[in-house]
Parts: sequence; C-alpha cells; structure tokens
Amino acid sequence: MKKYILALDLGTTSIRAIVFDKSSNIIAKEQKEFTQFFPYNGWVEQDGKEIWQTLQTVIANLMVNQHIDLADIESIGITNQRETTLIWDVTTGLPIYRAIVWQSMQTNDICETWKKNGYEELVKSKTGLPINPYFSASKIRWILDHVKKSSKKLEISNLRFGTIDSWILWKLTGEHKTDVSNASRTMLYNIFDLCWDKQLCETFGIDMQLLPEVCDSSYLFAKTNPNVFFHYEIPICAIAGDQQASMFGHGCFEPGIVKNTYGTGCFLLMNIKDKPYLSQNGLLTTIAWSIDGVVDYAIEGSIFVGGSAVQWLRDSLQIITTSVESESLAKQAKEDHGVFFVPAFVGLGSPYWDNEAKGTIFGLTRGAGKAEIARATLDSIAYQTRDVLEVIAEESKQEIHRLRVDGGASENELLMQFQADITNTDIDVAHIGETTALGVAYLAGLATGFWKNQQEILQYRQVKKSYRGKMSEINRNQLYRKWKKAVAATILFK
Ligand SMILES: Nc1ncnc2c1ncn2[C@@H]1O[C@H](COP(=O)(O)OP(=O)(O)O)[C@@H](O)[C@H]1O
Ligand SMILES: O=P(O)(O)OC[C@H](O)CO
Repeated sequence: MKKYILALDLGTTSIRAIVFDKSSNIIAKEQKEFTQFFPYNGWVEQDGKEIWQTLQTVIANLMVNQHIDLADIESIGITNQRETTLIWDVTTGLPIYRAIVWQSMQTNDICETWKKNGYEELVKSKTGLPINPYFSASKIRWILDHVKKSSKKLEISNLRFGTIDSWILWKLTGEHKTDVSNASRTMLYNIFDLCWDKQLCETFGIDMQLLPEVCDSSYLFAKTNPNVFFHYEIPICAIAGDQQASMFGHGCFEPGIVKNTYGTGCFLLMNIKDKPYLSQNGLLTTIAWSIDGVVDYAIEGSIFVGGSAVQWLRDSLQIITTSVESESLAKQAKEDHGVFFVPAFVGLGSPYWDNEAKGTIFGLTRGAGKAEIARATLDSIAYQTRDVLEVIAEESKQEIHRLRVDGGASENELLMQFQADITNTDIDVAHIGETTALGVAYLAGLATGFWKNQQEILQYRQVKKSYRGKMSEINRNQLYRKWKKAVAATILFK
C-alpha cells in the first residue's frame, strides 16, 4: 500500500494541496490564493482558467518545495467551495463565462421571478432549499442567457455545467461527474429520489445534457490523465462539498453532532442520518455524503459573511494588515463599547434569507474607533452563529452543549471565547485545522481500504483547545437582545 492520500481543497479564496499519512498527520501542504472579481455591487466572480492554473502551480510546489513524490500517493480526494457555477465548452476546453461564486447576488432578479411564479414550495419539497441566488440553478440560467445575448454561439451538446469539483475533475481526467453533496446544492437535484429533477430542470429551462453524472462521495471517479498530471495516473476516490467534508473530518457520524467552520462564511451542519426533514425556520436540508449508496443527510445554517468581514477590515478599511491582527486590535476595545455590526455585505443567509439587506453598524459614539469596529466584527461572527444554533436546537428539539469547530477564524482566541460566552456552549477547536481536507482524504482512503471504516477514523480525532462560556446569563441575554434589534433594523433599512 502506498503511503499517502492527497486532498485538493478548492476553497473560495485559495487552492490547497495537503498530503496526509495513515495516522491523519499532515505531511506536506501548499496553498495559493487566486483572484476574486467584484464587477458590480453584490457580484462575485472567479476565473475558471486561473483556478485550474493555480491548482497546477500548487501541485508543482508540493513536489518541488515539499519534496513530495507523487508515486507515494495512493489516491486523491477533491473538496470544493460549493454552488459556485461554471459552464465550459468541451471543444475549446474553456469556460464560456467566469465562475459565478456562491456569494454572488447577480441572479437575484431571476430568483424573484421564480418566486413570483410560485415555485417556492415545489423547489423546497424536492431539494430542501429555498429559492435563492446562493444556489447554482439561477447562476446556470444567467450564464446561458448572458452568453446568448452577447451573441456567442452556444452548441448545447458541447457545453458542460459543473461546480468547481466537476471542472477540476474534467480537467484532470476528462470525466464529467460530481458527488451527491455537491449536487444537493444546485437546486436541481432531488435529495429524496437521488436524481436530477426533470420537472425542475424543465421549469427553469435548463437542459439536462449540461449536468454531470452524480456519484457517491467515496467512489473511484476516474484516474488522473498522466499528460496533465505530471505523468502520474492516480485514482480520484472522493469528491465532497467543503462543508460536508469538514463535517466528515470532524467525525460527525452520529445524529445530533454539530460542527461550524469559520472560513469566508460560516457553515453549521448537524448530522440527521437517514431522516431528512424540511426546516420551517430558515435552515437547509442537504446531503452530507453517500458511501456505498447509503446517504447521510444534514441540516445546515449557511452564514454568508464570516471571515470575509475580517478581510473587509484588512482590505477596505485597512485598519489591520493581516486577519490575525484583528484579535489584538479587538482586545483594545472598551468592554462596554456598545457597537454592533451586521455584516450583510451580500444580504443575509440563514436563518433570515434577505437578499436585499446591506451591512450596517449601530451604536457608534465619539469614543468608538477602529478597535471597537474590529471587536464588533468578530462579535458579529459569533452572534450569527448563535442565530443559527438556536434554530437548530429548536427544530431538532435538543440542547446543543458542544460545537466542533475549524476554519481560519477558529484560530482567533478572542472570537472563540466570545462564541462560547454568547452561546453558553463548549467550543472544541479541531487539532487538525485543515478539517475539510482531512475529511475528503478520509472519504478517498475509505474507498480504497487505506482506512478500514469510520470507527478507525474516529480514533484519530483530537481537540486542540476547548473554550467554556464564562459570561453571566443576564449579560449574555442583554447583548443578544441588542444584536437581534440590530438585525431587525438592518432588515428594515432598505
Ligand atoms: N486569526 C484570525 N482571526 C479572524 N479571522 C481570521 C483569522 N485567520 C483567518 N481568518 C479569516 O478566515 C478566512 C480564511 O479561512 P479559511 O478557512 O482559509 O477560509 P476559506 O476556506 O473560505 O478560503 C478569511 O476570511 C480570514 O479573514
Ligand atoms: O470556501 P469556504 O470554506 O468559504 O466554503 C464556501 C461554501 O462551500 C459555500 O457554500
């Protein structure tokens, strides 16, 4: 048996290649950011070609800088930012438009029309999702309409739709496939019947020829083409959306376990095994993964702006030079600063689903400065998490005492302590911060017998640090009431 599994983590802001050994240690890691385009208010796009080139650079760096011999790689797992939509032409090998990113609101009008036409119940009953620009369906419609209008020739049989996993799989192997976890985020996949939904595709005018074949998450998708993968033919044995992969990496195998990933956005998922239900309070029903045809479902709260609010402090306000500095700056804020920031840069996701909301700051006094803004930004990540956690607890009728966490911003100790304080929940930060990559590595390794079963995987789980709430109940409730008022006012301000 070969020594390692390679995880390719195609995230929103960067591409990572991470090599794991059998004890789930990180042996090597390379990472590279790529360009985000913000052509108009609320639009977010990426260049599919650049994503492919960035991946190739990252793999080359893994070999050159980290001295990884690809001959030691047993199999590859691909995990990705979900929903982000690309359409390419197989005759040119090129995308016909930029990738429309999950955060982008440019398809809001299409979604409003679909809502006005009364499709909401239909969509939710089949996909577990509300109609929203977040998901892929309206992005596909937009690209097809837009490219047609700019009078380029569209030969539908030459076009392929994919989320970023499918695009990269196609570039690496020539196969057009995805997995169930990614398919479940398109708003076209029937999560109960486990197939592309003909009625929805017809309703939205999306030709089913465009869609990839949907497979188990842990499965031999194809082997890399040696001509494009540094002369190596390596099996790709897993694909999973990044949030579901992180859930797997945290070992959330039993019903009721909840994880939160603090990346660009924040995503809380709770395993609900084989009992999918439709949320009445703004959560999503989604597929966690499928292994040997057995599907685990999850209930999810998607927060659109998490760590990206910290990037805004860095790039737009320029009050910090690195995201890490947000912590030391926020520590300088007065304890009773009274500033609240609702970072609705691209509307609000769970549980509010308001696409028109805009970011708003409340409670400024002459004494408020950059430290208070930084503190309110970190606090907003924790408040949004509580919003979702409350709904998960209410709908699942169970108290949540513990949250498993990972992602860039989970390194921020001030934020993690405030998270524990404001939710009165224990916060366990994963020992392996790259939980998403680890999760898809596990899924790939399970397909080949590198790891025997989920039981074996659980023995590698370790917590790096735990935080316990210290805030008084009165204080906690007072702060949270103010946050709710701030959100209500943000929603009113249109
Ligand atoms: N110490 C920190 N404090 C607060 N935010 C942080 C910190 N480190 C990273 N971040 C934020 O976390 C995000 C990056 O996390 P990551 O898990 O790599 O995200 P993604 O997978 O979405 O690209 C960025 O938005 C960054 O601003
Ligand atoms: O790239 P991330 O980690 O911010 O994840 C993005 C999500 O998959 C969007 O649904």
